[in-house]
Amino acid sequence: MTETLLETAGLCRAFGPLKAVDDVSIAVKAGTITGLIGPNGAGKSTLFNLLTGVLAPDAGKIRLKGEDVTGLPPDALFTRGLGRTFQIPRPFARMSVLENVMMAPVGQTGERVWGPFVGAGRVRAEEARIRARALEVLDFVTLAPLADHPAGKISGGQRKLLELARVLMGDPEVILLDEPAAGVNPSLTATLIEKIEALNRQGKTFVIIEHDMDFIMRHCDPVIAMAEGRLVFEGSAAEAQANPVLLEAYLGTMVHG
Ligand SMILES: Nc1ncnc2c1ncn2[C@@H]1O[C@H](COP(=O)(O)OP(=O)(O)OP(=O)(O)O)[C@@H](O)[C@H]1O
Repeated sequence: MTETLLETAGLCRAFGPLKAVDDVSIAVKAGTITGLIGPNGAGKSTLFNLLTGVLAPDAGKIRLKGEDVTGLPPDALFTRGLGRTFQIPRPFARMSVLENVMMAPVGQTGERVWGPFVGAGRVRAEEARIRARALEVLDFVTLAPLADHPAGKISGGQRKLLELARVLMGDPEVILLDEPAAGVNPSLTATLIEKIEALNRQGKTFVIIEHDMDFIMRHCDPVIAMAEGRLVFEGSAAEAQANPVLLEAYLGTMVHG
């Protein structure tokens, strides 16, 4: 039986009277690329914010690798192997692509780099190690030729690849991606998908919010659907495609609306 890597039980989060996430229980299996769909305002981003510790739930539990991690802050979850891509913060725009990757927090495999009593030689050795790893990751995401470019000057699609590179520095087991294909040209989307699938074959698990149904149906399995804060479907991509209620009520509105 496949191991459940990330799961929620009865997760709830309200904003005033609005139940943004309402009694959501999901189980993300290790090794999957799980797609999370639903119309605007369904609660997908709120669920991501709960899973990554950005928001605290009002009720319910979150377990990562079987451990209760409910209420832990993002850095503690990151250290335990949960990564999420974030937009590059503005002050980083003038730094080079390589520096942006080198500045990324290291996760579970990273040792404490700058201890209080490390000698200069040790610091240089650590910096060289981080630089080498950053170059390796940049090469993987096809951004090595842009290593010395200012991060603020690269295209939107290249920025998505840079965000992926930054999260990979932490070597997380599960990676949450929020609309990776949005606003990205088809050729860079293809590169991004190729990299996600290569990482998945290496054993990494993904949860992806995406409005592009073609992307979801071709690259995600299983599929989870939310509407008005609630979980309304959980099944294989084939089942999602064959589910008339889902197609009509949710996929239809997203494809045409
Ligand atoms: N910080 C907040 N304060 C108040 N309401 C919020 C907050 N964050 C989200 N909401 C509300 O919660 C509901 C769910 O929003 P959420 O962003 O999670 O949906 P979503 O499925 O990610 O939508 P989209 O696809 O448009 O990003 C929406 O009605 C939204 O307006």
